[in-house]
Amino acid sequence: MASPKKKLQGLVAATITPMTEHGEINFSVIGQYVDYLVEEQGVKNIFVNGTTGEGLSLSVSERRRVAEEWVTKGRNKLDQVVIHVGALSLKESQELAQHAAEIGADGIAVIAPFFLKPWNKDVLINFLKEVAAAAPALPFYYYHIPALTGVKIRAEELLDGIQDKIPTFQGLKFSDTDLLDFGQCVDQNRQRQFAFLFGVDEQLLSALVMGATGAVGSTYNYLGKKTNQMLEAFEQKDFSSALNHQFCIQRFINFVLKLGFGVSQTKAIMTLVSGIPMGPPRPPLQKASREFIDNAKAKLKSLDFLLSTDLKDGNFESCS
Ligand SMILES: CC(=O)N[C@@H]([C@@H](O)[C@H](O)[C@H](O)CO)[C@@H](O)CC(=O)C(=O)O
Repeated sequence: MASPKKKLQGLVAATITPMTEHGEINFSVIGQYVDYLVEEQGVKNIFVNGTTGEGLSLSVSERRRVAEEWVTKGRNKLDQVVIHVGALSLKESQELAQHAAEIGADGIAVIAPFFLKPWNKDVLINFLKEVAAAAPALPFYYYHIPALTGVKIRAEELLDGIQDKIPTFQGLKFSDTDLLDFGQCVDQNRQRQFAFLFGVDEQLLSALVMGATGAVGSTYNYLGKKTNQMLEAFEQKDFSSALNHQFCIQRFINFVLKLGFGVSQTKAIMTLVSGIPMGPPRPPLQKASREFIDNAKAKLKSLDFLLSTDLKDGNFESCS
């Protein structure tokens, strides 16, 4: 059975795929991006080519090159690089899984195929098993994101006996708000050393209470430092501080969700906060509007999430 050098835990940034204004991948900023995550945000694990990384909007050859660049630039800087290799085509998924192993990634993750969908647990497991078998030495994570895939098979059900079918199974990336399902995944697998990675950043504290061992998300690209403070407070059983941190993060996410928040907006916010150009998203997604960017910037400043002094004084909303 594959075993990672150490269990994947703590924050995992769902990386953005930087693009040029012409929509080509901008590989040139990935080294700088790695340094930013490690040095400015304290985030040392990444999840590449997932939802935030527009993995399903890239060609297979682009996905391979993006994975290679992150692994290369992350060497001796990042703890773990997990590559999302899910695809509608089993063959493509297997090719990407094999490639991830060849380039020295630390793990692979797979979403449920979402066009011709698996209709029950066994059918889904069979698909995942075929992908995992293409990289028999790599830890395997199931990426549960039912709102986007439309595959509503409960994670709790899927995990039941999964290691018998997929010996490399190492954990779950749970991007859903059903804390009953998430809690039962943890409760029913306590004796196993699985990683339980929560994927709804605005509700992470609740998932920590349920036993999450880490988190994968888009906001850890630019709110990693703040979220790490929440993890530390939780670790030290300072629940009141942890709650304050979560509320502060929620104020921002709630604000942008109401404006309309997705991958395009994540790219714009990351550009603003890090200064690294993330570029536009791939069609059919559209660039975030000027209005969104201005509003998000004002909110980030008011919460002290941006390095700026001009709005700090007398700001009752500040979270610092
Ligand atoms: C639907 C979605 O994009 N969810 C994000 C969250 O990080 C999300 O952006 C955040 O919780 C704000 O709602 C992650 O779960 C996605 C993710 O990890 C990925 O990019 O693979």
